[in-house]
Amino acid sequence: MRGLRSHPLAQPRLSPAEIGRAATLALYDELSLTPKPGLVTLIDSGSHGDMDAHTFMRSLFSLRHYFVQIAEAGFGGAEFGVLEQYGMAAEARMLAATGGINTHRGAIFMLGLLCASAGATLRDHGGVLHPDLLRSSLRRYWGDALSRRSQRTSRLPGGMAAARFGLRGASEEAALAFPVLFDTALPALTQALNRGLAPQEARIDALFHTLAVLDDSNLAHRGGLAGLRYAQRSAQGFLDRGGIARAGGLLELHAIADAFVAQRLSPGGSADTLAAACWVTRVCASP
Ligand SMILES: CC(C)(COP(=O)(O)OP(=O)(O)OC[C@H]1O[C@@H](n2cnc3c(N)ncnc32)[C@H](O[C@H]2O[C@H](COP(=O)(O)OP(=O)(O)OP(=O)(O)O)[C@@H](O)[C@H]2O)[C@@H]1O)[C@@H](O)C(=O)NCCC(=O)NCCS
Ligand SMILES: Nc1ncnc2[nH]cnc12
Repeated sequence: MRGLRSHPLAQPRLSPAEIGRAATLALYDELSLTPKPGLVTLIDSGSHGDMDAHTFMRSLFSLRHYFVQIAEAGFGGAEFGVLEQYGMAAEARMLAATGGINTHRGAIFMLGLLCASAGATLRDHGGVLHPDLLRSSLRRYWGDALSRRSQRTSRLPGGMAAARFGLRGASEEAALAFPVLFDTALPALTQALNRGLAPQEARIDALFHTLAVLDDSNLAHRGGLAGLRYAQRSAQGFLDRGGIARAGGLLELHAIADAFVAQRLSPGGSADTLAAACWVTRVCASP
């Protein structure tokens, strides 16, 4: 991809196509991170019996045109209904590519909306993107529709778990213009990079900062409220002891990953939020 870098500054003057392609790369940033607690990596399936890295690569391949398409739709001022149709068609393609396995439903929704707001921001402000502009475009153009959408009853596993336990699920997080992404995951990632951590280490710490605070409905679906709180406490403890970049950090990360697998816990919402933070660092001039 011409001129795009993961850190610290992406080039100015992006196109919707580059915004969309950065989303596919950001999903690979997340997938290729190893080890991760309960999540699929390039070398293991974490807490998942039905998917591995090949499943994710097939899914990524099926989604690459979608992210460009939705960035262009945002650039063209599309109504929310159009974005939703594109999202549902992408979800159908993902399920066809994976044999019915849900690899990226959350990412289709979250990164899709972010690509659309980046497209709208490009149109309104020219070629240089900033996180604050992405959030305000999301609110201005699709905030009302997202709020109405978040009132609907979900029949999906995570959505039902969120309703049962009174959690803020994926839809509500979007209606609030992604507070965990912009107020926690992204600052954690950029601060870690600015401290000189290697990209993989910075992403691990950003994943743990996210895990510590997100109402991840996948964790609640699989482990109940106790599973979610256990995961959040583990993440906060890891960070309190210094995160990944210290003696014994990697060893503790492996132990946490094993404990998640033993309990079948998988923080899919946190993984998507990390991918979204990686995408912001790829497309924004000064995140
Ligand atoms: C609005 C939708 C996102 C539906 O959301 P809803 O809350 O109703 O349903 P969920 O099942 O929870 O799906 C949401 C997915 O979002 C991720 N997620 C979870 N918590 C959060 C959170 N707090 N904030 C943000 N994102 C969150 C998560 O996705 C990831 O995990 C999935 C893998 O999990 P896994 O446990 O393996 O798989 P399951 O099949 O769910 O369960 P098992 O039986 O295997 O245990 C993977 O998808 C990751 O990406 C949640 O799964 C949305 O679906 C929707 O309406 N889509 C259509 C429209 C659209 O996409 N539009 C885009 C433009 S508007
Ligand atoms: N690496 C991963 N493993 C499992 N679920 C995920 N959802 C998003 N990324 C994931």
